[in-house]
Amino acid sequence: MGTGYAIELNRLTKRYGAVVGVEGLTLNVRAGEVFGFLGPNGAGKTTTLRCLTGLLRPTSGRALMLGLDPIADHRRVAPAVGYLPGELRLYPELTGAQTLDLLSALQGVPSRRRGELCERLGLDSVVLRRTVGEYSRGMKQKIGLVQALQHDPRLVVLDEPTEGLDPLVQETFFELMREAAAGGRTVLLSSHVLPEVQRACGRVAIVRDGRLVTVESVAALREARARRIRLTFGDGAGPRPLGRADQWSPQWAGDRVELLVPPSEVVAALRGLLALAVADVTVEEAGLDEAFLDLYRNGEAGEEP
Ligand SMILES: Nc1ncnc2c1ncn2[C@@H]1O[C@H](COP(=O)(O)OP(=O)(O)OP(=O)(O)O)[C@@H](O)[C@H]1O
Repeated sequence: MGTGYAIELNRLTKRYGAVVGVEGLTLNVRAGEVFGFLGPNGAGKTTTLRCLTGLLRPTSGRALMLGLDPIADHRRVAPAVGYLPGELRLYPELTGAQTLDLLSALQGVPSRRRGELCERLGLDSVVLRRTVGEYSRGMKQKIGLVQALQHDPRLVVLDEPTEGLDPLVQETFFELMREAAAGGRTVLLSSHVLPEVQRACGRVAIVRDGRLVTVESVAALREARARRIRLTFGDGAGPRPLGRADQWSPQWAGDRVELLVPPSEVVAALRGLLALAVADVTVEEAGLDEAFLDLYRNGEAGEEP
């Protein structure tokens, strides 16, 4: 493999006519990482994963899996990679078992883990004998997960893997991710759902409008979280000027106000605010989701070199 990277995206660009799918995306995922790929709808996640898995040809740049080109080296890639597409299309007339057999043939290696995975995900033999056309959305998604993992691949690429799964099955999914990490497998997990990335991943890339906004460890993102300052004036009067603190978009409700302030600015902000006639103040860490929402909206981190 040479570089030790399980995934290498180098200036990956995919345009659909005038529409940008992804633009100049450069990103490396180390072997053994469980890596999150997070972004709002239309950010370019699925496009990236399709280029990576060889379903789409990039307009320019390149995407390598395990050091291999997914199109040119397809025969070598297939046995080593598992892929769960975002929009799973299955043949409705095949049974669950036949579907897994068909996909296994394309993988070209034995499905050593199929039995165990079906059992853990609640796909029993009765279900597997039914045709996929009769399956619920969650059942189809379970088939998608089993096929992505059945050959115990070194690299697993998952596009919105928990879509349609009930909470109990989601727990099993996270267990499978923990086991994959413990077993040294590499996972790329695309999602627009923050908690799922937060639970499963060590590092996360955030994409927006087809571009990379930032790559961070989940731990660092937690630390960079804004602080929420709440002030009560207690005089019944409404909004009033807060000086420098007005730059942080204060949200007023009567004589109370809430501000989200970057951690490095909190002390200075409080100094200014407490000079006002304040009756009460609280400071707390904003949720991790707010840290992400901030990046979704502003992408300030992306402006850094
Ligand atoms: N086949 C296509 N033809 C034209 N435009 C496309 C096509 N597929 C994707 N796009 C466009 O590329 C951009 C990125 O879409 P993509 O599906 O990769 O985003 P995403 O991050 O996976 O979104 P979501 O979370 O909604 O699935 C969007 O503007 C989308 O409209």
